[in-house]
Amino acid sequence: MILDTVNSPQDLKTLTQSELLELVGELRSEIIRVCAQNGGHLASSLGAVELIVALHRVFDSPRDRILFDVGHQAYAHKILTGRKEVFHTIRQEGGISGFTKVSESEHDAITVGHASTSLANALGMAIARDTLGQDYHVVAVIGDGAFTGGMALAAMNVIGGQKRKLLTILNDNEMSISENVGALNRYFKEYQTRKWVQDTQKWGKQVLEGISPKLFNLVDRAKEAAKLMLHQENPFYAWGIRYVGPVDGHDLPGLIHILEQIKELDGPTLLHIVTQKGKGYGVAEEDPIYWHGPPGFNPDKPEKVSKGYSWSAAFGDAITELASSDPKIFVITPAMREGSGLVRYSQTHPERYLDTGIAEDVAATVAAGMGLRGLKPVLAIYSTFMQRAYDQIIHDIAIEKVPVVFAVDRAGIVGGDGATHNGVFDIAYLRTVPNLQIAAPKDAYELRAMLKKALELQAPIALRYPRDSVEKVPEGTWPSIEWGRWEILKEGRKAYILSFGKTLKYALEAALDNPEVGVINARFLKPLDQEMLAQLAQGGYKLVTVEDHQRMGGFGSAVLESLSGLGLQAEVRVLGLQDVFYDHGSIARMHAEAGIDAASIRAALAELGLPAQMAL
Ligand SMILES: CC(=O)c1sc(CCOP(=O)(O)OP(=O)(O)O)c(C)[n+]1Cc1cnc(C)nc1N
Ligand SMILES: [Mg+2]
Repeated sequence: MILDTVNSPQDLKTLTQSELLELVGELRSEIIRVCAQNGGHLASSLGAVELIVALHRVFDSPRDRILFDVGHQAYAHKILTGRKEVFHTIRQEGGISGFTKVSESEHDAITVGHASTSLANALGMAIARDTLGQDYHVVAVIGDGAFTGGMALAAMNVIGGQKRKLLTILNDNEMSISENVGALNRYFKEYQTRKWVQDTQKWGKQVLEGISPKLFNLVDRAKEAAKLMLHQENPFYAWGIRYVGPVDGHDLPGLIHILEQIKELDGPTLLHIVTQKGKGYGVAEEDPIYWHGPPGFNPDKPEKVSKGYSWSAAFGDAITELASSDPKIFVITPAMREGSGLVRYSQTHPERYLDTGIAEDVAATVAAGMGLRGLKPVLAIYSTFMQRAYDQIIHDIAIEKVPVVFAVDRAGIVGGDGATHNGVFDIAYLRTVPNLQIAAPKDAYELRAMLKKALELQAPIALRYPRDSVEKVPEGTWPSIEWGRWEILKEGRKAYILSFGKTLKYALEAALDNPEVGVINARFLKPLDQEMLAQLAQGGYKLVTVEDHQRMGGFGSAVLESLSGLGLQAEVRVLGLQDVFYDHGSIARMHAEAGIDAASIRAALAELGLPAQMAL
């Protein structure tokens, strides 16, 4: 195998063209093999193989810095940069990350997982290089989905203004996780599919190739000048960025050739490559949505597996039903239709559905505009990605109490995607915002009750639920709920465990068969159920709070602040995630390590003088 001879990118420099093409096939096989056992970002990584081989052939990592936006398409990069022996551990407990990660390799220029950051980061590196009088290339690879993010578009403006030498490679496969959206996406689709553009490109390349790179440069410059004079509609001209492309992102010799041609050009250049998501693996080419991030599969007989009935599906079913009887409901997703359980909703209510692309900030403020003008916007958004909309939540929604309902998915530790994707800060960053209410349903019944009530209350309200399976609720089931009231699930003689969200299962397990200890579903964090809290404190009960969120600033902090505000004392243990980042791995193990699982709750109770009762 050629791959056996490749232990670093340097080893690519001596391979022949046919060896490089063979290597591409071997990389694809390895990516499929490992994703079959581990799951992972299969389609994205398959689509970027030729690009990554060409980049490591033409540039000199780690001296040259190659940045991957989101970092989920970089499996071939990991294999080629000294991690082929450990690639089979990707996304696993103790294994390598599923994204690029600075601490993992000198070849990983940035630690990522959230989209649209690579261009700003690359510009920062180019400025550092120039300021320090150093000399190396900075190359940012960004997908068309990530390119819809405001950070990317704003960075292009600054890159063009700075005019520093920096190569951006737009990997355009017309897909985000779902089909890509927006005007740029439409422009590229039209531009690429204009037959005459493709034919001219092909003819021009053949003619020039036969002559000399010098002429290529000359013609390239002439083309630039012509486009500038013609005020070419191409948006990159407005940004002051040289645009090259579109070129075939699977034509390895062509990619190597064009990269060699443009690598020394001064100023900022954007190379637009067209690729196919899932390239080289039939099922992934046919359905890049499912195969964007599949769980494990049989590589020889790949079949889709149902991931079970999730909280996301429960939300999607509930909002679809509600929208059928309320024409003011409008659902927005920032590029997470599948992940947020909205496929069915988008099909049944396409006229009241918006995918903003990877633009959480835009999504939040679009929701504000909708709410200000009489709609009932529901923003379906992952906890971790909602971090991108913090100012918009305050500035455009909370101050004026604009009625936006946030369906906050993936709250808590998420597992394989690791630290960049854990939804463990939202309570802390939301609960300090005045006018914003926060609740966490214990099951799909409560989710329905809360969602319906939140839409009736017409206020900014965040409903937080985890990445987990949940019992399906029959259609037409709409339980009622006493807003702001906690629920005693088990009486206790001396102590109560107060759980917010997913940790309720641990609380019930910890209190099992122990008449001293009760369990409360503390499902409302803002407003907190002060009345019940006061009764508990005045009753002298010892309290353990538990949540799948950073301990600092979470639900437990809110309880302590409330007791202080009420002027009441109580012996309290606050259990939550420690002040660290939790990497990819087993959720259960991380919960245990963080001290929020049943055993940890029992240990806290023992500390409070309530040892676990031996089962009678
Ligand atoms: C991994 C992850 O969380 C991905 S990958 C992806 C699609 C990226 O499309 P792109 O065209 O850039 O790449 P492609 O897959 O090769 O087509 C999204 C939306 N997400 C979720 C997401 C949402 N929002 C933000 C801020 N970051 C991320 N990563
Ligand atoms: Mg894409």
